[in-house]
Amino acid sequence: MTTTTTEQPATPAKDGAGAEGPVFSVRGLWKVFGPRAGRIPGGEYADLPPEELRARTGCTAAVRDVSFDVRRGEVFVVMGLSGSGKSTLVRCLTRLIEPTAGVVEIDGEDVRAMDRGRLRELRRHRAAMVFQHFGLLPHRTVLDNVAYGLEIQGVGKAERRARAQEMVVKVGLAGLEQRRPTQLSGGQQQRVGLARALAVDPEVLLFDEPFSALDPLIRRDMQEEVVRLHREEGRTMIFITHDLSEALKLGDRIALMRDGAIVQLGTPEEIVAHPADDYVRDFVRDVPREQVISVRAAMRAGDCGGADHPGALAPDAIVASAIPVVMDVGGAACVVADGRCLGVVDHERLLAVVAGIDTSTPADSPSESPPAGSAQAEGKAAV
Ligand SMILES: Nc1ncnc2c1ncn2[C@@H]1O[C@H](COP(=O)(O)OP(=O)(O)OP(=O)(O)O)[C@@H](O)[C@H]1O
Repeated sequence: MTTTTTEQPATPAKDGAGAEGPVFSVRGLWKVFGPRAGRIPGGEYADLPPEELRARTGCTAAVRDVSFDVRRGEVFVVMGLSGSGKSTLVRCLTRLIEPTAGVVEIDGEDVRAMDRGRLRELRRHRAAMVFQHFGLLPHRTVLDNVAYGLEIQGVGKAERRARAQEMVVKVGLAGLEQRRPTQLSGGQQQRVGLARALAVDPEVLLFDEPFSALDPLIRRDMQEEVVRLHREEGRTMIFITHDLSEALKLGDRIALMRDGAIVQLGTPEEIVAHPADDYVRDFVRDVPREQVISVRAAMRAGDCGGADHPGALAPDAIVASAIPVVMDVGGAACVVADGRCLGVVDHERLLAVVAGIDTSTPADSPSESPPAGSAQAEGKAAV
């Protein structure tokens, strides 16, 4: 293991003046595995379906002409079935896998142009990865495992122990500092990995299916932990999962992948309420819509005509929470923001959401969605 002195990243501070614009910006990204991969992007084979591409060239386009931005402070979920390209895409962001073509920028800096030193700094300071198997060091205590990332950064012993201790408390492991990884449950081990990634205070946390090996209850605990940490810190997170309910629960926005391409990118509500094609529609078919779709999307034009605002629903409340309110009011309930009536919802509108009947009006357009990382966006899907 090499020990380096603490590098001073020339990165805009998380909350600093330079912190405008997206964190990651990706344009026309390709990763092709196979012989002479470079001929595929933009070439005569670029549009072939995966099977045919493999048969004719021996190549697999794991990531296929993908473009997106990751906004500052959002939880950006990359979702798709096994083999759709999620891991390859996220590894291309820090060049753990070398892209074949396209542009990847972090804070406006060209990642593909980075030399080895700069790349190392990117992975250590700016975009820390939390893996499914955390690779905890078995002979070290919890505290020393958490401090490990700081140690390879060259942070002094007293400081790294203090910071590690802080992170141990943050992820709910206080009292277990001196245990070894084998003396911890799976969920606790995940927390150690999370604390280790947090300890280096990265600008972005990248999670590669971190919870897929956990049993459902512990998994739910960990998901709630991530939501809590995100709410407290507002740190940008990129989260890979093949689990739709996890994506809906955690994501401010979700990129849904199929065969290396992004078939839809949107908020959970946009994806569930307005699937881009039959593939996405099929994917979200079993989602309880009332747990994802907001009152804002369900309401119709109207005014309660007074200052009482019966029901007084917030526009970002989910439909499930509006049902008892409408029952209680015994008629249309008012949707209110800043003391102003935005519209009304009634039994019919709520039932239409549950039944999957599209009643959208221009007022429900996706541009109305709350900004990522806002308090509203924290009203994430409850599935
Ligand atoms: N080193 C490699 N060489 C050849 N093909 C690869 C390589 N790595 C990945 N692939 C292929 O690229 C495609 C995307 O793989 P990737 O691991 O990114 O998918 P994934 O969505 O993360 O899948 P999973 O959920 O199973 O981890 C798959 O068809 C896979 O077989």
